[in-house]
Amino acid sequence: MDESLFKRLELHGDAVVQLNVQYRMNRQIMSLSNSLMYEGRLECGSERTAAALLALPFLRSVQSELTSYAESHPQHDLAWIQATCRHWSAGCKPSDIGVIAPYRQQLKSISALLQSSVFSGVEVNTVDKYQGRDKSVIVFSFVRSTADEGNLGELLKDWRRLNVAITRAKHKLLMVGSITTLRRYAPVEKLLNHLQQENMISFNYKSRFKFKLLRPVAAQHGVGRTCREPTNIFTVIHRN
Ligand SMILES: Nc1ncnc2c1ncn2[C@@H]1O[C@H](COP(=O)(O)OP(=O)(O)OP(=O)(O)O)[C@@H](O)[C@H]1O
Repeated sequence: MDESLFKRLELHGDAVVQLNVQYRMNRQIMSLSNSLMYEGRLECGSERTAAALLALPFLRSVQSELTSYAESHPQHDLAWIQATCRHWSAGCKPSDIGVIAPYRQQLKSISALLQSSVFSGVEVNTVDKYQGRDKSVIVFSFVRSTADEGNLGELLKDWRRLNVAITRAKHKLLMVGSITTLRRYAPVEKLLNHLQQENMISFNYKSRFKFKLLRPVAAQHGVGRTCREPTNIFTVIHRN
């Protein structure tokens, strides 16, 4: 029972056909899966899917808000997630937003932060619970931030699970994590290389108090404005 029927079928090449057409993600989000797993073979089933966008309150307002209270919020991933959900809830139905994390303890902490009625409908769940489902907007917390090289855990070493996590969003995907830790996981490192190459790392903060905006994401729209952003992927990384 450790091996799925599908895994057994994969041993016989002609018993398995790979489906390369998808109708969920827009082009930019699909590119992540293409670079991680599909080697460019995945295609959007229609131009409508490929070009689908969602106008949401601008992420810069999240950045400026966090800069102002970074000192009192040592758990930055949680602060980012809460601030992003609050701003984006104003631009879409909370039920269109999903928060994913690989670890249950993190999910508990996130759920506790999202108790207010403003967030009612935002779904917080594990990668596995999102299998087969999607949301317009996904916030993915990688969680792990550790200096201990011996204690990496298994969840983020799983290529298939990471692929599930990054393929749940239809229109917008925000990923938050520690680059120093994540580089130790082969699948996440491959994803990070793609994000870096394609300039998809939006905020890179090196210390608790300093934010560096690597990509001038629609800067002309200014702080706090609602606009039609050209960017569908935001990656926030920190270095502790
Ligand atoms: N022919 C289609 N036209 C428009 N949208 C479609 C079509 N087929 C599927 N979709 C949409 O694409 C998304 C994914 O579809 P589906 O759940 O069938 O994929 P899946 O293979 O089960 O995906 P996964 O295993 O990655 O969760 C859903 O949001 C679904 O509504």
